[in-house]
Amino acid sequence: MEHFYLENISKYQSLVDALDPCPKPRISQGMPDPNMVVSVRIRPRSEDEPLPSATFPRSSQENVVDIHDLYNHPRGTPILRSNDYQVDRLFNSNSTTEEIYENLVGDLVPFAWNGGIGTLFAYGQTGSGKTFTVSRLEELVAETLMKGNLKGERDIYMTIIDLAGNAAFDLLSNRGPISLLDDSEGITQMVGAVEHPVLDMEDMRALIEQATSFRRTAPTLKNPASSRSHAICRIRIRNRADGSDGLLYLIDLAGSEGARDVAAHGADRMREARQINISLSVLKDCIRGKAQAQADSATWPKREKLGQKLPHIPFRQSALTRVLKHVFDPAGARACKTVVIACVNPSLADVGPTKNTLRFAEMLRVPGRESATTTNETSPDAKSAAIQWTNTELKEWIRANVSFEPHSDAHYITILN
Ligand SMILES: Nc1ncnc2c1ncn2[C@@H]1O[C@H](COP(=O)(O)OP(=O)(O)OP(=O)(O)O)[C@@H](O)[C@H]1O
Repeated sequence: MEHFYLENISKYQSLVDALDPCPKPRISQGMPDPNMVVSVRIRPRSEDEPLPSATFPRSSQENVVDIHDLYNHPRGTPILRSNDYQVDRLFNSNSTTEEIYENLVGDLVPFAWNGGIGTLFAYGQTGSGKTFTVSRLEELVAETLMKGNLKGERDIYMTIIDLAGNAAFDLLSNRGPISLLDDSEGITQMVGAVEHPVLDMEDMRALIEQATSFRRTAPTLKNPASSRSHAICRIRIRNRADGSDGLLYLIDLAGSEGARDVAAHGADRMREARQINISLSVLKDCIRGKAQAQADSATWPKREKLGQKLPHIPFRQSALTRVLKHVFDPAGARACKTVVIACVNPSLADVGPTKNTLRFAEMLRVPGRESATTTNETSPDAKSAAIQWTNTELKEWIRANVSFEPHSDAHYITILN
């Protein structure tokens, strides 16, 4: 395929240049949920990449990205096939990790400091910039925590583990094995993982560096230093005044590779890739389920009276989501904020995986209502804005988001109004 793209670079450029610079705008799907933000980061194209960029942030509409692929038409000249994707925040190839921290991730720190659970996931194809992004974000989080500008006395503890399939390892104890066991309350404990107290910036930096050096890596076609496991950095922030704690998770997910990339590496790598893809699929269902549950939260008292159950979120189906039970459990009472950064490589050579990543990012979004009031960005005590849907709005939402037609007014009024 790469050969076909290389042969047709000038054809591709002329087709892209002839495109309408202001295509038909995407219909807004309403205000994003401030507690669940899905973003995309487009990394710069590397200098040795021979193919042009196929990933274009749309200048006429915020947070929309166009992907133009060249299709090898069997009975004619190559044609352009275009797709567009919308997310809550888009960071282009000039954006720095500092900007991403300022605009997207920084809020998670005071939120966890005040007792909430803040989670960041970096998702994307291998070589798309996940580790590049998360490792700098970890340093910026550490600087904020250690600068002393946040109010109150806290003790800070750090654990960094690595999940490969169902096996887990402590990256701060020479990659010693740890067991994931459920306690009597059904909470998955990381037995054997050491929680390190952190006193200053130097402590934190040393722990992050130690973990990076122990991360299990094996080369893939796309990235010679590819990480084949999910790295979970957990920072527990204990309030000295009342003993309560907040949690911050920074998660560098294993690279999602296409079958074409792993085929060259044999059966073990194929099995490993399959396991990674399954855990990413369960994660998608959990993030989406959680976002849906948050969007529906205002209607729960009424639903419970009608004898309805909390939505099912399949967090037990993978080791990654079991460890993150309190992020995903619909019965969990703790306030959560989640940020996803979908990382993409803009090159035409990677256009297939890039489309998969952007499709994945879009699937995580559960749009809210246009006029929904945002919650207090930093306080976990803030209650979600009460989302009161009219029946017409609800039917419009169903039409735009699911494949079947809403049937009767009465049905929706009973459940959601
Ligand atoms: N925003 C960026 N600016 C400059 N270089 C970048 C950027 N993002 C990624 N890179 C470079 O691209 C290469 C691959 O990045 P990285 O290792 O972070 O990918 P990854 O998605 O974590 O891959 P894997 O899943 O295989 O671990 C690295 O050499 C990294 O320095």
